[in-house]
Amino acid sequence: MKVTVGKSGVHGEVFAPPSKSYTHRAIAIAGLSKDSIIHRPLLSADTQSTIRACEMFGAYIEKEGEDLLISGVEGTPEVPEDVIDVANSGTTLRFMTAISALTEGTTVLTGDNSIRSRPNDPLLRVLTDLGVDAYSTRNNGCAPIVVNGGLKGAIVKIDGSISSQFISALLLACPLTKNSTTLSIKGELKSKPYIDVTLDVIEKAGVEILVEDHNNPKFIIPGNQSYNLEEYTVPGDFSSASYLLAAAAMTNSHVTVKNLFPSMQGDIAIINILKEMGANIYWDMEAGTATVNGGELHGITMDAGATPDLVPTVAVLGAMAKGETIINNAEHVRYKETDRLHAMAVELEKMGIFCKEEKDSLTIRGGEFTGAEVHGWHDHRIVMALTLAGMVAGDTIIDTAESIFISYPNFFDAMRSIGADVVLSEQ
Ligand SMILES: O=C(O)C1=C[C@@H](OP(=O)(O)O)[C@@H](O)[C@H](O)C1
Ligand SMILES: C=C(OP(=O)(O)O)C(=O)O
Repeated sequence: MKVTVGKSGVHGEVFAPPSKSYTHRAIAIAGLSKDSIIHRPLLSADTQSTIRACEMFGAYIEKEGEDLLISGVEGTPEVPEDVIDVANSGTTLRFMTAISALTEGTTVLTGDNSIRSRPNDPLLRVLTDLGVDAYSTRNNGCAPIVVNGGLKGAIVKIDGSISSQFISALLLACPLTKNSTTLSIKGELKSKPYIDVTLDVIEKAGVEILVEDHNNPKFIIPGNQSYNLEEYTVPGDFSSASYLLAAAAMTNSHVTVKNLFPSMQGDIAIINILKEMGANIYWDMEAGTATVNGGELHGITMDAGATPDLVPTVAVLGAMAKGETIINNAEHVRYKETDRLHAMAVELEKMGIFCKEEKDSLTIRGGEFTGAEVHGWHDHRIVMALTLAGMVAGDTIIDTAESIFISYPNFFDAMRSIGADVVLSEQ
């Protein structure tokens, strides 16, 4: 599918979709609980992967209106009768790799070609230290992955520099083992706010994990616990909202985004990033509304260590801003659906924007740029970010536009509802 984007601004109000990260956690934990109801979950391709995986472990999941009713496996997942295919969802792959270690048999997990190129070695190594036979079929740390159950507690260390999802996955599974686990981190912990999201939902499900030294965290995870999520409402997604807010900042127009209440999401940082770049933005935390009224943008330096998913949004903001925008501490952004540092550099240069790509950074020089035919790399965040650039330059065609179904299925409808000139075609 392609989207043609014309020069346009935004005006009016729009709701942020539910958080993908919170939805994954709520479904996975409900799947390990007894009976739960989840209000306002995000139903997207990625979260459908988590639903399917939980059903394969024996949970019963039914949609009722806007809610999900989940009868979980009460801590003992069944051995799946088939391979678990997570499609494009890295979160699902990591979480379900750890949860499969709780079964009495063997689970095979795979995904699409993007998933089968993403790293999992640190998780597989630590699962082995925790008594599980877990390996990559091609011995390269990538899916397909085979997990022979038998998770035991132990004192283990894990590399935190590639993905926080490995740690979140262990935090989800280890409370259900017989004995306790102590998990500490080797190297810098990237994407740390996502671990806070995990701990937030785990706590709401009645499971206790002690965190020593939040700056260099050690997780003390008592065994023999059980999840009881009961009822949970998913908050709005700040990563998805970043496109709505940036659209108004980049086109000097106006938007109010609703359903944006405080939570543990690291991508709440988009509020301060836009403010620092010169956007006129106000976040009413009580009302859960964030309003942008244009602004004169200038370049900033952004440390992407905690907020990798904002990188495509900040890259296109930088294309608009006066001066240079430097995105650093960003090597882990290369291990997403695509290598997003490289993808954004290649596509923005097609629009006439100077970009300098280095190992763990991307520098964007703001200035005039033109519409172009660009590639979306089958990556939802690349497609959504390039849509904003197209709204500034006009005459832009982006391919693989269907990838927005990964995290924001009605993105183009939402953008059109506030005035964006976006037209989809099946070409
Ligand atoms: O735990 C999560 O929900 C996520 C963690 C992040 O990945 P890494 O921890 O691999 O950076 C982020 O990029 C992803 O979109 C969602
Ligand atoms: C990388 C992402 O998600 P996942 O790791 O779950 O594929 C994302 O949503 O940008």
